[in-house]
Amino acid sequence: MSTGPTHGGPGTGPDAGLDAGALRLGTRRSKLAMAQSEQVAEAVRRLTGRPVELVQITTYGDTSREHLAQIGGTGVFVTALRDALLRGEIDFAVHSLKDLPTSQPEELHLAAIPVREDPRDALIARDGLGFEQLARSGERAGRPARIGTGSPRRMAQLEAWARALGVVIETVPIRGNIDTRIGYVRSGELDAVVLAAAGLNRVGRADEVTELLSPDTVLPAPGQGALAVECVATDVLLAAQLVELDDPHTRAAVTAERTLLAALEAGCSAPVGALADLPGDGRTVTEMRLRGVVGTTDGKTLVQLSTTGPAPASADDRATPQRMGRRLADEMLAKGAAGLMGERAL
Ligand SMILES: NCc1[nH]cc(CCC(=O)O)c1CC(=O)O
Repeated sequence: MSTGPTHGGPGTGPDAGLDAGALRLGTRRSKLAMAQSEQVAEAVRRLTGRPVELVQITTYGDTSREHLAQIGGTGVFVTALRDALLRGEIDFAVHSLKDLPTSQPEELHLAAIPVREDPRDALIARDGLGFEQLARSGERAGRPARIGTGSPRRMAQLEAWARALGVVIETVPIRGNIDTRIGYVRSGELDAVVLAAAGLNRVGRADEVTELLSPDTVLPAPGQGALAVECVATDVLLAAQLVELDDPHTRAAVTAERTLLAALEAGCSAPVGALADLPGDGRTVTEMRLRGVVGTTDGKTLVQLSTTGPAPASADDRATPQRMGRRLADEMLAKGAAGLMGERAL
């Protein structure tokens, strides 16, 4: 066995009574975190033939009532899981990739980035409305549609979209889990909320979506829809098993997106959207496209650019997507992106 605190005897760790031979997967307690952890746990059981137990860990991001943008965003959901990994209380952890800070700690290893879910944002609006219908109906009623989102990135792009339509909307900062956010629309408190489609799909609430927002209009957060499976860097045996879950196309795409984000020196609460895609049938991928956006939350100014370049030469080729991310960041900075980065919600 590798170093690493893999199999504590019975009665150790936060959750006594685990199977002694089981791999311990640390997860946040939210419905979404549990759903995606269970999905990865099942894949690891199939791969390794070993039992996998979920170990629930509470993170600051789960308990704080502050707006994410005020907490400072970066890493609030992942720190507790990483601490548990480093203390040897768990063997691996599953994160939403978009919640991971762009700099990777040396002691930890991103062993797998599995096939990405739908990266798009989704609108859940009253009366089954799409964004344009909703925005125009608010305009007619003389009461701007109230759309809930705590994300400066979503605010900037929704406000810019409304401006392009020549209508006024009101974006309202909200927080909370998926059920809470959908509840704002159910109760009539808000006309709509915007959430990641991937999360809704994972918890079985995709039927609530009234419009999937095209990346041509609203670019998702870098890494949105992708998961990251992390273990300690010294656990090379486990890493060698987990890498089987890795999807090279997803890894290349999110590497480009996260390099762009890092090069723009943004935290996860900054209004940066990015999406890379590799057109092709999955075998003959030769080209990669990367789109990026940064804007002010009032939607008055957006810097929105795209670029194309070669697809990575192999699954291990990180340099190609990194170059692409840096190149697009440089072009966005040259167009004034830096001046838009300091802004936070509220
Ligand atoms: N910041 C919260 C968060 N982190 C990951 C997801 C789910 C989508 C994903 O896996 O990217 C969400 C919720 C949301 O943005 O609606």
